Amino acid sequence: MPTDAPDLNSGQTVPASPIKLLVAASGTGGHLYPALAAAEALEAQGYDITWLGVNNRLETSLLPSKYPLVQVPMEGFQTRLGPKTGIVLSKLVRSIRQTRRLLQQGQFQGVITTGGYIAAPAIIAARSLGLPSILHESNVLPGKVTRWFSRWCSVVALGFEATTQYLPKANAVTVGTPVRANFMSPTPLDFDIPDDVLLMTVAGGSQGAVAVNRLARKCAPAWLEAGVWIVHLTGERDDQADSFTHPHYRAIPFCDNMAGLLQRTNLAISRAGAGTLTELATTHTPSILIPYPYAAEDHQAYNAEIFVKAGAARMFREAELTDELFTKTVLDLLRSQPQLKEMAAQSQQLSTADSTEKFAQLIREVIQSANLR
Ligand SMILES: CC(=O)N[C@H]1[C@@H](OP(=O)(O)OP(=O)(O)OC[C@H]2O[C@@H](n3ccc(=O)[nH]c3=O)[C@H](O)[C@@H]2O)O[C@H](CO)[C@@H](O)[C@@H]1O
Repeated sequence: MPTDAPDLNSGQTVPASPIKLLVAASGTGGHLYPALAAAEALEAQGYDITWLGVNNRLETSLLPSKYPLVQVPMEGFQTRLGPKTGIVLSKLVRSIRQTRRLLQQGQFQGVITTGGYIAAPAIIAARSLGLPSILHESNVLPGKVTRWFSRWCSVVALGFEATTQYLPKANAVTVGTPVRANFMSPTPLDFDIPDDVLLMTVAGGSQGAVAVNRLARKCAPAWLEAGVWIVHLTGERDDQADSFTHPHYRAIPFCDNMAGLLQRTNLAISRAGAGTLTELATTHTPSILIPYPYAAEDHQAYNAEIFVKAGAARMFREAELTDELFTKTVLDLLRSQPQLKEMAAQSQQLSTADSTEKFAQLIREVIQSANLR
């Protein structure tokens, strides 16, 4: 927290200028929402936040205008050398230079990032200037950038304790993954759905999941026939999103009120991104998880396994999931209230209370101790 300082001319106490932090988060809801939750908590405590992102990515539409957005030309890393390697490296070098200049000229006091490729220039630039950097990793299996650069960070905050085994050399602390503030209190649902019906939500992460959408639409008639209502978050890229209609079925490309929706949901069908899983735990929602088969290093399956082991979720690999099996699994679960209740209780066990405040507190401590040096 910025402390008040005596004004040397008047002798009166005046507020010190706010501490400036650069938040580097880009591309997907899974990276942006935890960073936003933390940024809002820090802003409420007097910190001044600037965002580091990339042109044409989700941050350009999702970020509140109160945070200035500085864009660098980063692109995803390839594991193997290929025709694009030179371009990617030159973009990395340009991004590091631009971030360094920004940090210096703006007199920033630290960098916060939720991983992904935008984390690389942010961490490298901060390190080259001797500034603290705080990295949050929400996945069980950390991404490449986290594995490569976490040693250079002042501290690595983890969503799941299990991640420590993959980062033996990092200064890691488990804080849970920050969730948006409206998840913390009952949030009304903005659809007209009767209180006494079972509600299922189908979600494919921040971009939707076309394969899950197709499967869900095939099975939906049987589920609806059984009296279930369905909210289907299709994402923006599904060209058949309007191909199925029913009075108790809502298809929407993107939901702005996930807190209200998941709090009301009796069973979620979902990909296994860390953001959604954290929210399912926060809202104590049982789930059937279908990890994205092409996610880097199959990391969604590692996320899902934690929920399956705890008894909070069932997992199916996309390739093995037929519409008959899916229809039946969902109906069996919805008909077994004790089983749903038990899964909800186990889901709750996986949530970390006050994760946003824990992460914000860690950031404050790191920034304060760097300022004392
Ligand atoms: C395809 C892929 O590699 N996805 C990764 C991406 O997250 P991705 O964004 O795909 O998925 P996540 O489940 O982590 O996050 C989705 C976020 O978007 C929000 N949402 C979603 C739909 C909607 O209609 N409205 C809405 O607000 C969800 O509430 C959640 O907060 O980064 C995550 C964190 O590193 C990873 O775990 C995911 O594996």
